[in-house]
Amino acid sequence: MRPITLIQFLIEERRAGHINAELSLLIEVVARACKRIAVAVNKGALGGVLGNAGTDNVQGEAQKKLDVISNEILLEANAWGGHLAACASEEMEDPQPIPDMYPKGHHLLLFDPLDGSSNIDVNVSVGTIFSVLRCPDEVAEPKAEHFLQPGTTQLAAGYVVYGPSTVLVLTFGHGSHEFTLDREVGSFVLSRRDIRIPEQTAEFAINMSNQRHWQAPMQRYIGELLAGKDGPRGKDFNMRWVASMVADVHRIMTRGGVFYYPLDAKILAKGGAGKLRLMYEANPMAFIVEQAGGAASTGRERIMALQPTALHQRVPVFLGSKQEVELATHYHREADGAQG
Ligand SMILES: O=P(O)(O)OC[C@H]1O[C@](O)(COP(=O)(O)O)[C@@H](O)[C@@H]1O
Ligand SMILES: [Mg+2]
Ligand SMILES: [Mg+2]
Repeated sequence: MRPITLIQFLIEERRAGHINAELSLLIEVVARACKRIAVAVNKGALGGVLGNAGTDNVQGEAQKKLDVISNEILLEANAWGGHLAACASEEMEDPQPIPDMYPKGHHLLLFDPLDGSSNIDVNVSVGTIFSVLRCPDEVAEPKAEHFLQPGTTQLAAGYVVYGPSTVLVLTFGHGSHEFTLDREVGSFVLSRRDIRIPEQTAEFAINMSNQRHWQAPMQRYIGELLAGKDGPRGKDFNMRWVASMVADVHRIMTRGGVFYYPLDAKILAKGGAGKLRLMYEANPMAFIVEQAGGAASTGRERIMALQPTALHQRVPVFLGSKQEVELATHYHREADGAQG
């Protein structure tokens, strides 16, 4: 069978009525930008792209050179196509409008230009995460408030992993599909259509160094997994933590599993509500995972049902194999009920 390129796939999706021409162009532009990011990431020490940029982003985190480079590549690529009304990024406090000299489109694009930045300098997989919303028709100059739409309204979401191979996973709400970059041809090629995450798993991902800070239901849930065959679950669980959400989610999209970044006492003490960002990490990943038959929750509510209140809002994230997410969520709700 002849390989199906991303462009051919987008034509199919247009014919099926899942997307319009403008959204198709948007995805092509983002995919092209991610190919450029892949090239920059691959240069490593030889390209002078490793290390800190010497600046902080809006969230007070030290920016890596590649955070800044990836952000610029995405902004530049998306400025002129006529498919966007504005962009928002982890690396910028406010949304960036499309410059007046360029035609404007009807979409809002949010991205985490480089996810897993702490892994760049040690040559471990990093990635890009993105989410696409519709710009309200009456809005000529989109501001942060116009991006504050629940995840259920996303028109598209995707991530790219810059790993041993460069892989794009994409959804328009009709399944989640994987494309692998063929470097010789320069195209993303469909490698898995309609990915399914098994409902059960014996593998979980969590940063165990935060264990002492977790709330009681998380202690109970992970305690039961760690007890393995001898505990109430009656089976052994394996643990993995890459510390790049894209890589951890991609493992789940490939062989199942579950990912947790819960709320904990350390986060609460700093006045926070979670570690991961709702608009450009949690929502797009939740859309992709749900479209693959998985579940995504904050531990209390479905992530995509949340009404966002701020562009850089943080939330707890539980996502992956449905039965595990549901059990962990059940423990949290039960504990909340017992308290209330
Ligand atoms: O270092 P920790 O606390 O384990 O957190 C790791 C998490 O933080 C993140 O790196 C946040 O993403 P950024 O690198 O885009 O800030 C996730 O990718 C990852 O899951
Ligand atoms: Mg990130
Ligand atoms: Mg990032």
